[in-house]
Amino acid sequence: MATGHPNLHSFASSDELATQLRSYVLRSQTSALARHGTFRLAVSGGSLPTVLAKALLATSNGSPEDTPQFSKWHIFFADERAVPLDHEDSNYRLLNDELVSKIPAELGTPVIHPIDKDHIEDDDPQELADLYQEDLMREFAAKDSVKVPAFDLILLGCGPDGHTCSLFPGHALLREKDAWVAAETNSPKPPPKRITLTLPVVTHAFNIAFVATGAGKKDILKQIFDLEEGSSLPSALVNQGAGDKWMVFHSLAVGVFEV
Ligand SMILES: O=C1O[C@H](COP(=O)(O)O)[C@@H](O)[C@H](O)[C@H]1O
Repeated sequence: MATGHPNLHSFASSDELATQLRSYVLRSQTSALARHGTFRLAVSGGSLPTVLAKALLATSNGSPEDTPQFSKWHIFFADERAVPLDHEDSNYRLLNDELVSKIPAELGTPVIHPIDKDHIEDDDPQELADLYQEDLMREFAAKDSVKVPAFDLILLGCGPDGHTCSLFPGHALLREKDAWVAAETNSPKPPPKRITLTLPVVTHAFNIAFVATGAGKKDILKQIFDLEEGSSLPSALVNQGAGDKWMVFHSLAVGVFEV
């Protein structure tokens, strides 16, 4: 492990990770609300929603800085699988089950931006990607007339092969320069059909964090920090493109969390 790297925060347990992740997300929220009155973030699936829920559903100290103001949040998906929203592979369902459905009413309700449920069955997920890009354009370009959307925060996972979002090692999508959202039709990890934010969008966010829980992520994180060995890995490409604004939260242990 590349210890001592300023962007790497390593914790002995997922409880400690969740505490620090909460501070980081809420600092992002405070800056975003000061910038434009809303907090626009993109979240991943996989192991992320569980640890994010642990972080955000913890008891607040009562100050505005330590309170998620969910009614001002717009939550997008860093990637999504081309399956119905209630399917067990759906990142939307995962986030809903782990976090959104458990948010206490007094904290407000976030606006969630799922993929278009009427186009789930399309053979080619490109239609889904196009529709999701249009959703992003309504939220970002219409208000800020931007060429690339700037999420306030993107929370990423990192697979054991170094993939992040649905950007897989060696796939042509890694070279995408124009689209904000792209379709993956042949994911090596099931299900094969997905949509994903592209690298230019991921690296353009104000804040970017990888959240990796469990000792099983240690080897791939080592590769990602070792530029020579890992430079073509999608997660390493995010780090190279994002300068100093990315960080990694890694816990060696996966804790048990009960609400
Ligand atoms: O397939 C996916 O995998 C990655 C990594 O998942 P993890 O379980 O290793 O954390 C995830 O970030 C992505 O959103 C998901 O679609």
